[in-house]
Amino acid sequence: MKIAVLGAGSWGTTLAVLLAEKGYTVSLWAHRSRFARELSAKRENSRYLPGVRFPSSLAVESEIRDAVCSAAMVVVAVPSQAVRETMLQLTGVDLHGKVIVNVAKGIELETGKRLSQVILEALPSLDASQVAVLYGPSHAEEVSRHQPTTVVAASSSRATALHVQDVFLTRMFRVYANTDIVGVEVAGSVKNIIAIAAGIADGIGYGDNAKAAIITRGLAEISRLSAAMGGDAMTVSGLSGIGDLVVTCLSQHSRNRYVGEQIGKGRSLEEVTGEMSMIAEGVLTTRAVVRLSSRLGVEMPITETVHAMLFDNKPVEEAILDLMTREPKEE
Ligand SMILES: NC(=O)c1ccc[n+]([C@@H]2O[C@H](COP(=O)([O-])OP(=O)(O)OC[C@H]3O[C@@H](n4cnc5c(N)ncnc54)[C@H](O)[C@@H]3O)[C@@H](O)[C@H]2O)c1
Ligand SMILES: O=P(O)(O)OC[C@H](O)CO
Repeated sequence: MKIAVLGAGSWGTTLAVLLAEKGYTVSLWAHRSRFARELSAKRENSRYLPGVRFPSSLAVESEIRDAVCSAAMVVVAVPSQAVRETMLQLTGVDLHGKVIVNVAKGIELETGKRLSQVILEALPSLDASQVAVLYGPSHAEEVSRHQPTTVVAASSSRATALHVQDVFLTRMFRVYANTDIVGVEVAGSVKNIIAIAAGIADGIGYGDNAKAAIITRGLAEISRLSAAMGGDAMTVSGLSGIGDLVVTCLSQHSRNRYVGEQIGKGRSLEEVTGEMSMIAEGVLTTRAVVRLSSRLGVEMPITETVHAMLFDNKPVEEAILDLMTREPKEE
């Protein structure tokens, strides 16, 4: 079977290597042709995933349609806000029988839509049963070094979720199947906002009590939004919910936690993101989710506080005091 992986950042490259090592023929598409040539020549992604060699069954492509046309599965690993424009480049390609697996985590800023909705909208010839997501606590730095990792393959079609599970499963990459694609996408996207909050707490120098509070009350926000969007209440206690929330709030690898940490130390958002080469999805997801939650009437105080600190220049300590001194509530 041939698999196309769209997006040659750290996650796309990691999954392309995993699938090639498993024996599939993989085409890894990089959207800049100069970068594609560099990857091809070096047989390594020294910019996003240094030290991981490409197996011989992995080819690098600079033409997206060439990568996709003969593939049975297409893995979407571009930044979330680029998913629509990437999918639109496939207009006219015969997608019959192909399965699209999105691994980008986020909510589209302009529309407030989940990424599987964006994919179906951009490519109307697809049926919902052809679309899946692969989410969960999975930093590229660890997966690429064959460290034990668990994720969830979700699709509204059980058969598709099981197929994706089968394709990605390895001895060190354990994949669970789930049919609640809504809950998985909401949890896996909103956790990045909560991770920014956790990083802010680290940057200020707060301790474990604050971190536990952010994770627990953050999960409550994820649960409320997910329920309002039609997700299953059980999903938040799974890998895409508490699992990914914990890893992102605690990990030294997390780009979202890092952004928060730098904000907590008093730096500006522009300064921090301007010097990063990798994407921190939580920044734009914060904007998208504040709009979405206000439209749906869902209370998300941590998310709103992160928004105020990132985009309204609210001083960090004042924002946290306001969060802590809201009217008392029942749990
Ligand atoms: N890195 C991880 O450990 C990890 C794990 C799980 C999920 N993810 C998710 O995967 C997605 C990709 O993350 P990543 O870590 O690979 O990012 P990255 O920052 O390492 O790389 C992003 C890649 O996207 C490319 N890109 C930028 N703009 C583009 C555009 N308009 N069209 C096409 N490609 C474009 C960049 O050139 C780069 O190759 C994100 O949504 C992230 O949340 C990442
Ligand atoms: O490095 P982050 O914060 O983008 O997190 C990456 C993955 O989503 C972790 O599962």
